[in-house]
Amino acid sequence: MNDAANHESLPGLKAEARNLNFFYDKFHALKNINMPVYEKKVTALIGPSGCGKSTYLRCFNRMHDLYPGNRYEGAIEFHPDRTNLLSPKVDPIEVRMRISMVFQKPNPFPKSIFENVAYGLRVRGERTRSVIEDKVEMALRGAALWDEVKDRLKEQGANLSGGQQQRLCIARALASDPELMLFDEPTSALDPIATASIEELVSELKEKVTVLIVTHNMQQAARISDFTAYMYLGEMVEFGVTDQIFIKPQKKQTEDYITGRFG
Ligand SMILES: Nc1ncnc2c1ncn2[C@@H]1O[C@H](COP(=O)(O)OP(=O)(O)OP(=O)(O)O)[C@@H](O)[C@H]1O
Repeated sequence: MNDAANHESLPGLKAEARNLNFFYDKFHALKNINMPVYEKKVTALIGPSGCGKSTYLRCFNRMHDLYPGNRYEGAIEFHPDRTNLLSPKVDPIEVRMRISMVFQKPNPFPKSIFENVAYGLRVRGERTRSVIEDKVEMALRGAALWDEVKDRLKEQGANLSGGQQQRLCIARALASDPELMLFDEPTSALDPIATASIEELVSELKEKVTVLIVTHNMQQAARISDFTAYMYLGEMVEFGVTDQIFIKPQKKQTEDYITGRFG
């Protein structure tokens, strides 16, 4: 961790990986990762293809549980209650109520725009129409999509453009008031204009929520994140304040990657 990351003015912790290891059966994909995730900040995960960024991100919402043979060791402590997200005693469904995820390719449900956003609320048992309507509007506003869709809420989500679909997925993720939002390369399937609007949105989201984002794009990490982690071959090589990682990395490996000499 670099000096700035040890600075006393650091924000509060939202989560912390502690000696985290992850195995796809016999393949040791994450090696002893220790990393803080600061509250209401954007943290970017960068590194060459195959270094383990998505694998790490997916530990936070226990997505690996879906496949037998996958195994976690260590902990991801989630604050303020210090729940170990990886404990077998913790229900992954409960985890996913607090931590939502937006994927690389927009994946709206085959439902109306309204129902896409209302879905999580209904699953949680919300039945009051006016509450659902208010929350759907708030989430669509939060995802900077309301003005574009307010007169077409009954249309299928799939009718929207790629960038709008991704904002719909962000609204869906926001509707259930998550504490942490995970983004796995959310702009890689989008054009530059849609990318810019998602980047702006992610930067605004941190007023309400903590964000952890995987990106291939170093400029994107530099533009939108407060903290950056550089990973290589399943290890956390360096973590620190984004400006420092990009301007004055502590490790040569990080510098070689940032400057394009490697990767
Ligand atoms: N389901 C799986 N079973 C076995 N190995 C896997 C599986 N998924 C990923 N891996 C391996 O784990 C390592 C990390 O993969 P991961 O997808 O996390 O990397 P990444 O940094 O997100 O890469 P990219 O930037 O290309 O998406 C790679 O060696 C990959 O081949």
